[in-house]
Amino acid sequence: MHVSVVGSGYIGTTIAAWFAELGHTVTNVDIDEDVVDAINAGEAPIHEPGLDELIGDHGGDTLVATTDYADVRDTDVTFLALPTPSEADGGIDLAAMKAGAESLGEAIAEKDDEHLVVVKSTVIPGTTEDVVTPIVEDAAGKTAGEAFHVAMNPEFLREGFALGDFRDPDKIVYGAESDAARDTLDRVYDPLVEAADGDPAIVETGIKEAEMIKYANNAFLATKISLINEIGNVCKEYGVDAYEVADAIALDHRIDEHFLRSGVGWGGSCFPKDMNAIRHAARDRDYDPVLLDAAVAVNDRQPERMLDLLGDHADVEGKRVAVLGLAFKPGTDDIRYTRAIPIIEGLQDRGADVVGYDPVATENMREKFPDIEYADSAADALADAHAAMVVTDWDEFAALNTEFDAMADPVVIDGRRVIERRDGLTYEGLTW
Ligand SMILES: NC(=O)c1ccc[n+]([C@@H]2O[C@H](COP(=O)([O-])OP(=O)(O)OC[C@H]3O[C@@H](n4cnc5c(N)ncnc54)[C@H](O)[C@@H]3O)[C@@H](O)[C@H]2O)c1
Ligand SMILES: O=c1ccn([C@@H]2O[C@H](COP(=O)(O)OP(=O)(O)O[C@H]3O[C@H](CO)[C@@H](O)[C@H](O)[C@H]3O)[C@@H](O)[C@H]2O)c(=O)[nH]1
Repeated sequence: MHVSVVGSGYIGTTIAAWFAELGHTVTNVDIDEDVVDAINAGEAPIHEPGLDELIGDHGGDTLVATTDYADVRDTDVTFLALPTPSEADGGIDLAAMKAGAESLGEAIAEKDDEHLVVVKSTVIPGTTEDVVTPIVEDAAGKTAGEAFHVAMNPEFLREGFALGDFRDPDKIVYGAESDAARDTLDRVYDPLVEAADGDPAIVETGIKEAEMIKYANNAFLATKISLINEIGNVCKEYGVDAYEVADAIALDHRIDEHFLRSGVGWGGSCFPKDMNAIRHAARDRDYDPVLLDAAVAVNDRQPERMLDLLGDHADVEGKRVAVLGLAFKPGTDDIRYTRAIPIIEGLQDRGADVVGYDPVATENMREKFPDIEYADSAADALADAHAAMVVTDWDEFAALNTEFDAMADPVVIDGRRVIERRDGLTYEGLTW
């Protein structure tokens, strides 16, 4: 099958590479020429474990990137994997979706065969049918349900585990109103269902339901983390180890072990923006989402609690403080809404000289904070530091040992439970 993917970011590149690996011919459209050149040269434009190999195998061959939307005409189906970032009021900014829908419509205006337009991006219920479809119709001069079909197919992969998550999903959601759309999605996903280790459920549902399933999924997970963070904060006040508590409650199959790691909270390109969007959408219909608001409030407070713990042990004004971990989670160079941002800002407010270290996210963070120091290794960041704030649970931090001996004051505030308590270290865990 010939598949096109519009947008070559974290999602678009991953799914384009996987579709090629599954045997489809893939056209990947992006407006960024550097991204297009990288893919055609066989290089991944983002850091994602295993993606370099996959793009290396298919980039410039059965996976071809282009800035020219006209190339989608040769394809049977187009996945729109465009950004839907937060606006200032929390609603989603649909500028890229609208621009992409228009360019796609103009391209398929000159196509004779039927086409399937699939919204892959995370969008508020109603967006696919009320915003994207009319734009494609106008630009194509064609009617949805006749010359082209529409579907919504949300994506649930996690950054850092993107390739494994995409190949072996718990579920694949087809939001569609026509058999033609569902049949085309089947032809796209059949090779994946065959290759998957597990037995992914195919959820056939309406378009609005598919849009909402994505938000419900993320809202549930983000709220689950905020709940364990709230419990963890109470645990800390009573000298109780929140991780022992979490391990025990996880044995109840109704709770389960996943997303129960308390600490400095959730960041990333999805949970913060999706929580903002769904709360904004609720308010738009005069519903007050009190629990979702509370989950965000707990999350916003965790970095401040970490800075307060630091304040219990050190006055950092004019002192060097190491921030270990800049990415929002291990395995990615993505710094969108990383907890490292409020931690660095809080340290700067307290007059500290911040030195940041991350195995892969330094260059992205340098654009956000050009004036702080960046170290080439955790050891270099720790040398002569008066305190260290552990923000990301990279494995390499767990292996740190004698490196702490070079600190001016061995104060470690751990936001992710990666460092072992040990003699000689003034160690504080955020919730343990
Ligand atoms: N990042 C994730 O792990 C993840 C997971 C599930 C769902 N999603 C959703 O997928 C969508 C995309 O997210 P992302 O993280 O991949 O975004 P991203 O910002 O990483 O990438 C978006 C890409 O689109 C390109 N682009 C922008 N406007 C364009 C246009 N008009 N035409 C062609 N290309 C254009 C940009 O150059 C960029 O390469 C969002 O709705 C997001 O919520 C993301
Ligand atoms: O027990 C946990 C698990 C995660 N986190 C934090 O939560 C954030 C998000 O982590 P994760 O969900 O692993 O990464 P994402 O790549 O943001 O993936 C989420 O967001 C994606 C985009 O919508 C969805 O596709 C995924 O299903 C959903 O897990 C990170 O800051 C983690 O550090 C915790 O604090 N404790």
